[in-house]
Amino acid sequence: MHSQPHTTPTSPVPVPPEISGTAPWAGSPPADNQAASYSPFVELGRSDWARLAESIEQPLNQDDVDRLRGIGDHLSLDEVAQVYLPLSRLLNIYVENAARLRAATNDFLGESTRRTPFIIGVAGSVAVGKSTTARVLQEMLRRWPSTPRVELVTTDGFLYPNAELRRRGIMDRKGFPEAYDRRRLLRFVSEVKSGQPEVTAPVYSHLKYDIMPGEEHVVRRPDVLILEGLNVLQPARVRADGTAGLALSDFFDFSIYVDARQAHIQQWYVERFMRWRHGAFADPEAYFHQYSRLTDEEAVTRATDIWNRINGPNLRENIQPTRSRARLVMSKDEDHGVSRVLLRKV
Ligand SMILES: Nc1ncnc2c1ncn2[C@@H]1O[C@H](COP(=O)(O)OP(=O)(O)O)[C@@H](O)[C@H]1O
Ligand SMILES: CC(C)(COP(=O)(O)O)[C@@H](O)C(=O)NCCC(=O)O
Repeated sequence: MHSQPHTTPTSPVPVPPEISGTAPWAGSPPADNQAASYSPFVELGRSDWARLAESIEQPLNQDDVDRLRGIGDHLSLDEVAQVYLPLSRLLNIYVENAARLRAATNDFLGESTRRTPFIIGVAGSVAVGKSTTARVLQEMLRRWPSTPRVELVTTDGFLYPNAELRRRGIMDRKGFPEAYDRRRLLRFVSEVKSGQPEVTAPVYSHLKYDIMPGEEHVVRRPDVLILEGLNVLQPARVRADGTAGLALSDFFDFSIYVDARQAHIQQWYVERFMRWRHGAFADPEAYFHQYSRLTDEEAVTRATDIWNRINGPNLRENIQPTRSRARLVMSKDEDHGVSRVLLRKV
């Protein structure tokens, strides 16, 4: 299982100079020479990573990829084959080994507990591509014989409803840790992990910009649960008596942080906002319907303002500091292509 120490996000694992030179690791210089020579991550450049795919049969065709695309996505078959296919194989290795370890432990203890869902957390900024990554992985993992049932849940369903956010005076903090019903989220994940037959998650609508009353996502003991959200790698909260509670990642079997330079993510956020203006926002029922009438220039200003006030600060203050807790970090370039992968060795 996930054996990362639950240190505070201000004490990241030491990262050597060879991977601290680019933006993702800037700001966390090694503390001393000994730390400088050690990294818990093995780093693979794109071509080395892609080479791992050579012996694996590609389970998706271009039609499958087209179905997976979000509005205006440029996800290519090459990207799927070279990046996501090896990732799905790696996950498959972890799934099968977790099952073996569980069976051996049961034998040792003389117990006969059944297999429980393998949980994968997918973290990263708003607009970095978490849901695209999670959807591709869901489709790919479904095609491995050991994991036909893969559920995908996003943590936005655990945001407090707008009425509650207003009551707390945090309507402009959507996505910040305090905007989530953390206890409910922890309960959800622990119930799934413990193999409960039916666990429900609330549902968030981007169109309504709110939780949908009466709607729920029912999870019935899947082989794999992918939990995607900004804050899935947040450390446990420290209680008043100094002890730490549980973190979501205590229930994860694997975690992925989708990473990119802030300037690129901001650009993707603004571009997605511009597309939504003619898509989701054009619906008269949409919370942001008034945005569909903005000129291009006004829309860029509006999206940039939301980024600068909410999503940018949340990335810097809460999300990015959790990156070093991930089992695997995918670094994306300006065109969304993954240029390197960091995999935790320990
Ligand atoms: N691999 C990819 N290739 C091309 N475009 C992508 C890729 N991943 C994400 N995008 C685009 O980037 C934007 C943000 O992606 P999305 O998955 O919605 O992010 P998040 O779930 O992190 O908010 C979307 O417009 C999406 O179409
Ligand atoms: C709903 C979100 C908080 C994302 O939540 P997540 O699924 O990662 O838990 C985010 O997309 C959002 O709406 N942020 C608020 C600022 C904005 O409108 O972009």
